[in-house]
Amino acid sequence: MQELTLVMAQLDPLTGDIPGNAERAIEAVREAKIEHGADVVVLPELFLAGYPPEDLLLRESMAARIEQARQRMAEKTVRDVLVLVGYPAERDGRRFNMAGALLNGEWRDEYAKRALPNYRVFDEKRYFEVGDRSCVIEHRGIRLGVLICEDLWVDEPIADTVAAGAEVIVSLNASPWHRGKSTERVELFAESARRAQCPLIYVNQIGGQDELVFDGASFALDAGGECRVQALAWQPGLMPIRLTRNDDGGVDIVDGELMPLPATAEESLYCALVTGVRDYVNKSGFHGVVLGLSGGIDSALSLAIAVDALGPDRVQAVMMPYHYTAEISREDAAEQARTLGVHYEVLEIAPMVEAFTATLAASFEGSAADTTEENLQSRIRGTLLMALSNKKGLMVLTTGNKSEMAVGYATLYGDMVGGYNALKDVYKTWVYRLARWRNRQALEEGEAECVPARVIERPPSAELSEDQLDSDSLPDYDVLDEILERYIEGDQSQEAIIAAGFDRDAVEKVVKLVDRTEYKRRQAPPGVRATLRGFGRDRRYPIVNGWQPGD
Ligand SMILES: Nc1ncnc2c1ncn2[C@@H]1O[C@H](COP(=O)(O)OP(=O)(O)OC[C@H]2O[C@@H]([n+]3cccc(C(=O)O)c3)[C@H](O)[C@@H]2O)[C@@H](O)[C@H]1O
Ligand SMILES: Nc1ncnc2c1ncn2[C@@H]1O[C@H](COP(=O)(O)OP(=O)(O)OP(=O)(O)O)[C@@H](O)[C@H]1O
Ligand SMILES: NC(=O)CC[C@H](N)C(=O)O
Repeated sequence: MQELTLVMAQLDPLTGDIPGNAERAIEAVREAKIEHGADVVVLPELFLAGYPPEDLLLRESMAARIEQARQRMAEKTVRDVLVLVGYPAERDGRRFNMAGALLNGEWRDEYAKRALPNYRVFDEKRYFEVGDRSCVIEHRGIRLGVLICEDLWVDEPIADTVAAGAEVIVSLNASPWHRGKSTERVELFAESARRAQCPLIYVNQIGGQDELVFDGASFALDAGGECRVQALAWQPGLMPIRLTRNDDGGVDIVDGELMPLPATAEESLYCALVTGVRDYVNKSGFHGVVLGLSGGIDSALSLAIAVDALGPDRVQAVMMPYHYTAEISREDAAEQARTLGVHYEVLEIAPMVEAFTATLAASFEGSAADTTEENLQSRIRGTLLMALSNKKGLMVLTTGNKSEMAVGYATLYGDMVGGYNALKDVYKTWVYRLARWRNRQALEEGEAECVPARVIERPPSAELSEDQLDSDSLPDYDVLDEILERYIEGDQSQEAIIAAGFDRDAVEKVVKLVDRTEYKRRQAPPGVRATLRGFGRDRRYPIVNGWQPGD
């Protein structure tokens, strides 16, 4: 009987570490053979370079480094296993997004990706040329059709590959996650499998790369579009699939493990944020992170994410109170730090505010107090955090959420200092949802809530002046977030949002703030992309522009 074991290697490459990624691939194939008796091992798209390698692809030595890595794989990879792995390759002076087939020390075949995504965060046409043929590889009597990621999102490559004799579609992917992506994939590919009447195996990258997070969640669908094997999301690992020839001459996927996927949107998003922070910090080589803990919900949630990503020993929290800091803010910050077991210190900023104020007194004579004085407090806190970062090798975790980043409610060189931001693409209403979800998880595990109820229930305040509340100058967050979502994710015009029933003054104010503060977002630290329109490569507006809002 014709049958084989194919192992999906859902791995996390380090972008640019080509020799390291080759070793990761060699080790994964060895483990797949020993643990699962693999006949075929499939690794993700561009695995040897890591995805996306961006302009590293333009470095002169890239092609030579990839060839050395392929050579190393040919020498060191265990025998009797067909390996499908992605890498960038130059052939006849043209660069392709390639999948190579290695067996018993020889590279047997190559497939160049045909559909190059060039929208949202993708710009593959900047780097690659389009492949011009399908690729079917027969192994142990079963014909595997090789495709790469975007190839699956358009019709032609699948149809061509089946027409060329493929009995099973095997796709190498680097498909970044955003809210709702998993459902989108499953629905699309179930339909593709049914249309092609052929099983479909989908192997995805895992881990964080700058702003992008890859969820993995690799799977195998049968010819009817049913999921027969499902790997975990947000965890690396090897997942075996058994393929056998059936009595009708087709190929079946023998039922394998169906690992559970995150049960709620909150769980998916939280895992994405933890993955993004963990990989950014670890892959950049930091000992850990330091963050300002204000007693407010954004820093409380950021702290919980940091602890889940790195462990409490690698996280330091600093409360930096001033005259406007409420007593309950001090108490709540201390309680969070105690609950999560992180190093905690209190640094009073009054002496520094006084010193700055005294130095500026003559220059400011005759001017009323305004946001200048508020921003000074924020900048002093930022300076202290950066000093701790420099001295201790800890990266500053920035805490501003998407609602604030959208309207520019953050101080340049103040609370915007830092290396990475978990909440950059998380609206304030989602910050609340995540905090409640994380608390429920803690309670289910018999632990204390990591965001105290009082922090969730208090009206949000920047505490930069007397009795200040966020709602003094902004619509309530549920209204603000809906306006922002329509304007940013939905690309709706100001007038369309007003026509949908929102207050004209509120919409005009919000749109004006968003448009006016592009300069801040361009100077903001990177952070996890969690929506279809993160404030990174997904949304590119000119800073200097004369566009008038309206239709
Ligand atoms: N187009 C442009 N291109 C480049 N730079 C530009 C610019 N326009 C202004 N600037 C510069 O930016 C400065 C203004 O920005 P910045 O100094 O940040 O200050 P600004 O935006 O005026 O004030 C900070 C705002 O954030 C709020 N805030 C601060 C801290 C925390 C929170 C919170 O809710 O968590 C809220 C605060 O209430 C206030 O509304 C200008 O003085 C100028 O130097
Ligand atoms: N007293 C403080 N001690 C330490 N850090 C502070 C303090 N005040 C502000 N910060 C830092 O600046 C960030 C912005 O805080 P701010 O209180 O102005 O607004 P926020 O967006 O409501 O954030 P949070 O919900 O965390 O309070 C905080 O998340 C925190 O990292
Ligand atoms: N690497 C790719 O080709 C990714 C594009 C694809 N549409 C995705 O997001 O999954």
